[in-house]
Amino acid sequence: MSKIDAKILVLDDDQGVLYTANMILKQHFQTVITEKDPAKLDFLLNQHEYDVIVLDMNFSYGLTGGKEGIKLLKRVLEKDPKAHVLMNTAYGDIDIAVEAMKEGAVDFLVKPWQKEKLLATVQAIYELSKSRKEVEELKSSQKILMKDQQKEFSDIISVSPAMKPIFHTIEKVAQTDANVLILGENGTGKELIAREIHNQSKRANENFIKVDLGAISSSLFESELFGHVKGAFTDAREDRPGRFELATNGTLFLDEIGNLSLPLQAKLLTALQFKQISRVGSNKVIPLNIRLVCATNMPLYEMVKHNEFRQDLLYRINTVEIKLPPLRERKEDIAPLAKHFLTVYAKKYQKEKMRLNETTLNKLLGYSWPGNVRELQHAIERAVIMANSPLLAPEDFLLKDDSVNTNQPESLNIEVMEKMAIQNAVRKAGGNLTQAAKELGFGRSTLYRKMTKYGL
Ligand SMILES: Nc1ncnc2c1ncn2[C@@H]1O[C@H](COP(=O)(O)OP(=O)(O)OP(=O)(O)O)[C@@H](O)[C@H]1O
Repeated sequence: MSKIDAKILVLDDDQGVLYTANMILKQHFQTVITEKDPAKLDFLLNQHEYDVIVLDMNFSYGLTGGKEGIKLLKRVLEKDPKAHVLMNTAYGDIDIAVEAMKEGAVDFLVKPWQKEKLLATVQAIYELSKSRKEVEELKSSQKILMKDQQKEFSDIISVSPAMKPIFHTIEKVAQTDANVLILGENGTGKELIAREIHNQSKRANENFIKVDLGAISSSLFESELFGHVKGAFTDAREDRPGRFELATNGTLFLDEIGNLSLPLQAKLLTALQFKQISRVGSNKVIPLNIRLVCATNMPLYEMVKHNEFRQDLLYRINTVEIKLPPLRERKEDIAPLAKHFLTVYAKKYQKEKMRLNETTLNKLLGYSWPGNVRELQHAIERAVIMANSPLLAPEDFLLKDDSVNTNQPESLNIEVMEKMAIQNAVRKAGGNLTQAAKELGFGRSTLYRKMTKYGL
């Protein structure tokens, strides 16, 4: 029978115990190290990583109560928090064994044990340690895979002077734990910037958790964000951590924060103020260690004036503010972005090297890109798929009516006309949305909703 490739350490002051344990375990495991002197623990831990450590509770002669074993257990876990320790006690003192388990021991055995019992317990702990290691490996490879998957679009392309101050801010703020608020129209790259802040921070190896607040219903808000315990409500069939907990030590990205209703804003504020949460159905307090990044395309300051967004919440999330300019205000970025997406999609769709001719580029430069970088990205992807030649022509780009620059709508489509009316009214009101809404005969929230719908 081949032996299991594992290292077992047995630490006990009883020579007889060491002898028996060695005899039994050696038949099944490749390396068994036995030691009588607890003072050698540090030396032994520095020498190898063990799959299982069998540790005596009481070393000094005549001393019972297990305090010494607990001290050694703590030392082991200090050096290797993932160590799998089996406590060994001759006195059957359940209380101290329970204390050892609370401290992090995996199991305990009462001496004198039967050979089979020792072997079965060590084997079970070895299996546990092996599967935990596999899970850890899977987790880290999944992280790498996810990073790789995101890499396709993780490069921030920009040459525009309008973006320079933003990159300076990212560099500075990434080193801190300050809350960041990113403002900008749809598709300007708010999420990309949030990820960049995370990637440049000391939290980069931890989770980046995104929550789309616009997509969470109010009934699910607390359970999604704070988690729940089994039985907290009908569908809560098991304990589940919320997004706040998943983001522990990492970054929590709250997208579309401007869409949060006032009652939910209050709940979010409480969690941020006290830096702690409780899962729904539990009183246990969970402290928060997260970096918060929020984003929205809504005019939060205007909304505060009209009591649609809480001022105290705004002040809590906007320690540092980043305002992303729309693509039409950084036209220098259009060509490099277009070329970047062209390379990405030509590779994805296995087309040969694709290019844009000058006329095509001029068409792209002349368009106002109301959907910003996302619209440009989709336009290029569509063109790559549809094009018959590697040299993309203007006809390969079917851009939406560019109504910003025209006063008369050519289209009689009601949505095109409405979008244009909104753009004109906002321009006429100098960006004052209350005035624009009045002019249009809408309520303010209707105006916000429609602006979001049209990507304005
Ligand atoms: N500077 C950039 N360089 C490369 N890709 C970019 C850049 N800016 C945005 N993108 C790409 O454009 C798309 C939209 O970006 P992102 O999702 O970050 O925008 P957003 O502002 O968060 O949008 P929304 O407001 O709709 O949530 C993404 O695929 C992103 O990778």
